[in-house]
Amino acid sequence: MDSKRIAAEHAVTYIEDGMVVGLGTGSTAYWAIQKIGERIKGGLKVRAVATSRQSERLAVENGIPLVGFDEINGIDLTIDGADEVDQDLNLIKGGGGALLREKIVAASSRKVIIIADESKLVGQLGAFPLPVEIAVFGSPLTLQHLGRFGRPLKLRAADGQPFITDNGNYIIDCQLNAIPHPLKLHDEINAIPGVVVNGLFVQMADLVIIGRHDGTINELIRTKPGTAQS
Ligand SMILES: O=C(CO)[C@H](O)[C@H](O)COP(=O)(O)O
Repeated sequence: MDSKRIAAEHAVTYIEDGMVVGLGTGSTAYWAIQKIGERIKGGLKVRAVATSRQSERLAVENGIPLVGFDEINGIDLTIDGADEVDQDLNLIKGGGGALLREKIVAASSRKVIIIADESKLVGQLGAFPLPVEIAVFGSPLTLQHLGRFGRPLKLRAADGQPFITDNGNYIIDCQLNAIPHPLKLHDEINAIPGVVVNGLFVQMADLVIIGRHDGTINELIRTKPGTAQS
């Protein structure tokens, strides 16, 4: 079985009746959404908040009832993917362009489970270009500010046009190569006027489930700030 799918299906075993579940975005979260749909057909009762229009559509296709933030008092468990995961369970996210909603949902969740295949585990974050969501207004200036942190910077495009997020913004992919201090960088980038959100998720994951090609999984648990154990 696909290693992303193995991680995703294992994560879904953490879902219990009555929970409000955050649905991630991407090819790994896809498998979690399929599995949740399967469990709902088997009688599981949950409600969900989606992190993108894409996941919203998938939820509807799979019979998963969706709710808005005005109808709930927080999210019990979110299952989402990542582009990179370091030893401290800090993440780069946003490869699929859903980072703003993903961060809002993760921050509202009592437990965040990240699902990934083994290729996403890294010693240090930064090989994957860091997605930064910026307002369209003033974007050339915001880009100049971002250039301080590393280059090249790329305005994300789709079908020859700038990619527009579900929130009407641009994404800049910043090739930083090495991010030795994720929290410091996170705060510095967020301080630039025009930046809406950046793809560093620092100390937000409680559990990372890694699916491996040999069919096994590893669980990495964040025990206290800055440490993970398996
Ligand atoms: O952050 C994300 C979307 O914004 C995804 O979770 C991340 O890009 C991983 O995607 P995939 O599971 O397809 O590898």
